[in-house]
Amino acid sequence: MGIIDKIKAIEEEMARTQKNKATEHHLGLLKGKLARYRQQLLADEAGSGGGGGSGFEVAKSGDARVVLIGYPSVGKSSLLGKITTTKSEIAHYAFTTLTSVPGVLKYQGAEIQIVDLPGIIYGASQGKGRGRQVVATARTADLVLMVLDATKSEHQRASLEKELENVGIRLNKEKPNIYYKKKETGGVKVTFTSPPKTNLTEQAIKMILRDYRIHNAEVLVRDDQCTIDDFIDVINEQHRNYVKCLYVYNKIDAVSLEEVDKLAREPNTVVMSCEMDLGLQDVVEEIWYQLNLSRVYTKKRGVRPVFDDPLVVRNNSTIGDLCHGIHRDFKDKFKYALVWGSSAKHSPQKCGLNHRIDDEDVVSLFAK
Ligand SMILES: Nc1nc2c(ncn2[C@@H]2O[C@H](COP(=O)(O)OP(=O)(O)OP(=O)(O)O)[C@@H](O)[C@H]2O)c(=O)[nH]1
Repeated sequence: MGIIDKIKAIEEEMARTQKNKATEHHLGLLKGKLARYRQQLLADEAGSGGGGGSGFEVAKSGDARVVLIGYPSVGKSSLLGKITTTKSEIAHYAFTTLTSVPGVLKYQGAEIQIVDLPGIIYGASQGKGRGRQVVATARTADLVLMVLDATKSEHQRASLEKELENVGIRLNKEKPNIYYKKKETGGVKVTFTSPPKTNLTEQAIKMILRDYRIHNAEVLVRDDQCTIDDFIDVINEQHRNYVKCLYVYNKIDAVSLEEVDKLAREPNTVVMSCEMDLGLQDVVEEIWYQLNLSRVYTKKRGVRPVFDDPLVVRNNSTIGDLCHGIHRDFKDKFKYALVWGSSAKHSPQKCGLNHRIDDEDVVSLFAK
């Protein structure tokens, strides 16, 4: 039986099985198997561009990557046209095999790369065609922008979410708070910091590990809300990505005010109309907010800081990250930094590599 058939068989069995106390462990086991087969299906994705690595630590010029996901004709091209410069000047992305047209959104001195993944995400989890590349690309995103058509049913959103869920992309979710380590010997040791309030029992954990042929491991569940699904995610950690998602409803000009109001109240959601030029600024601001980037202005000795060309780094970055962003080897030459701004105790503060910088700090770096 091919993997696709195996997946189908498990999905069918899951659909047939009634959900109750007596079956929850069996369902958990099936979910574990399903996760494994889905992974196999996507196994050669690593070599197909995008890579799925950490993507962006401190990217070259502070770029972040946003991927647009949506069904055809929801208005992705229109949105790209409105908020980006049409073509990327930077060609350091590896999606040449995709027909996506990356654009650059210039905002607050940052260059944010926006990649349109044409409506081919659909079917990716079934291993269809270029879907895998799309998935690999989506994995490297700092933010997923799900573009939805306000005039269409909620089905679009649910189906895209499910598609991403199936390939291991978790939207707006924290990593489960479970410590897990494979061991050489000693059997499986499971500890809960407080009794689980969900279906995640010691028995379930052991059963799933056995199915994965893992016979020695230490598991510490630190959150009583963790479920079997969370545990499966933890043991498949290399294939999971926790990505923020912003839901953007386009074409609000074509629905009633009540409907717009209802959509706009959903979490992580912005409403807009490309055609009427409504809400586009909100989309840009929300992208910026969700990316949670910091701007750092560099300053040479005796000269005013350069305020029009900040280095953009992830929020909570250190001077070390900043150095790495400037050049791979810069850290080795680093002597000290002078920092002005809200992260500094006094202005300027002399700091080392581990100092955490705030948004809009001014930094002078001194080399040996
Ligand atoms: N009523 C309305 N129509 C819109 C709006 N934005 C886009 N459209 C229309 O929706 C259609 C699709 O827009 P595109 O921007 O091409 O959509 P897309 O998602 O890029 O489509 P694909 O290229 O097929 O993936 C076009 O006919 C647009 O005129 C809007 O805000 N309101």
